[in-house]
Amino acid sequence: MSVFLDAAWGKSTPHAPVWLMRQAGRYLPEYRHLKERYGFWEMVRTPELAVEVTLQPVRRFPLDAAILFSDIMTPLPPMGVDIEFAPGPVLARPVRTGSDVDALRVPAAGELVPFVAEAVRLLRAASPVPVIGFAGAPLTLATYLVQGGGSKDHAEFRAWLRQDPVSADALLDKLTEVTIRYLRDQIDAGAQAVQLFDSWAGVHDAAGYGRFGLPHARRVLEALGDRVPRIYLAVGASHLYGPIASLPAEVVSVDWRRPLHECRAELPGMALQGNLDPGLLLTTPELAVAGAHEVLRAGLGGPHIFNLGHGVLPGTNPDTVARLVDAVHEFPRTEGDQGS
Ligand SMILES: Cc1c2[nH]c(c1CCC(=O)O)Cc1[nH]c(c(CCC(=O)O)c1C)Cc1[nH]c(c(CCC(=O)O)c1C)Cc1[nH]c(c(C)c1CCC(=O)O)C2
Repeated sequence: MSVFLDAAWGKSTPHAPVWLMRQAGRYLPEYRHLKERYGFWEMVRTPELAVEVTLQPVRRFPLDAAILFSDIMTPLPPMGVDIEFAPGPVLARPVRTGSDVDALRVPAAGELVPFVAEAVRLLRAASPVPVIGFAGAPLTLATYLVQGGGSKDHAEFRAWLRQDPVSADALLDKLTEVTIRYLRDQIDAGAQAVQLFDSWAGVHDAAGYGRFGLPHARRVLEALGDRVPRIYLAVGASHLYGPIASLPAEVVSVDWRRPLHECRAELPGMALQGNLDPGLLLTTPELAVAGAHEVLRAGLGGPHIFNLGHGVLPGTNPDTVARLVDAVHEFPRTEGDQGS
């Protein structure tokens, strides 16, 4: 068995398993080297390249899980949306009107992104550790589709939801269906856990999240069943832990803004993933390790998967990541500490 899967299923483990969001990417010289030859979409759409990039951090560090190299935007071009990366996603034509929503296609499961299923199959054969599949949650995907790209707090998107709730519901319904198909494809191909990234859930108040986010995240997670552990991530969303605690997910991934023992009290019965501030990885290995020890101590008292509170930043030194991963593995979790 694997410490990662054990912790994700809520079992106690001798040490916290560790993987890092954005563990593959620009902070690794071997990624930048490949990126000189291939575009981002090209790497995502070529299974052999996606597998290679996925395994780069796994070869370098003794990580406990591999997350498929892809993007939350991957299932959107087959819906008819034109997306480029600069380096964040930019849409040539944002979705704004009812007829923009009507024009979006909902491709059948096998036709959606066959290259992703193929990458997962190859990865399962090649990876020494469990493979995590992932998708964007409908509300977060809609944020990019309507806003057209990144933004500080997506005020235009929040306005659009309130001004045109009929189109919003239609858009979220289509995205929910596509997300279910996309994740099922990955599980069928061998993904051993899935993470639903609701990265922008936190910009909404409880009413907005309850109306436009929660029901769709619930439908996606419910449709998957408990074949593999389901991880739900929301950033800047501790005001939403009440509703999030009601989701059918085995694990919640929390950001760095609050200590894990406080989060645990508000997310009863769920394993926690997180939550070192990714900014600490830009300091010294000593400060990063001290921060990790604090996180690990706060994580005792229940199942814990060590991760960052959000993705690895491009300026991170890989040597600091190496020290961090070792420090997590060396930190013992004794039986009585784990609450289960
Ligand atoms: C919001 C979001 C996106 N993509 C993703 C999210 C959810 C996670 C989060 O909240 O950050 C998810 C994602 N994107 C990527 C992965 C790969 C797996 C991994 O975590 O290692 C994963 C899980 C690769 C990527 N996705 C992207 C890159 C950088 C592309 C490059 O310049 O090489 C990578 C490695 C591009 C991308 N894609 C997206 C953004 C905002 C950006 C640019 C900003 C950045 O680089 O951090 C959308």
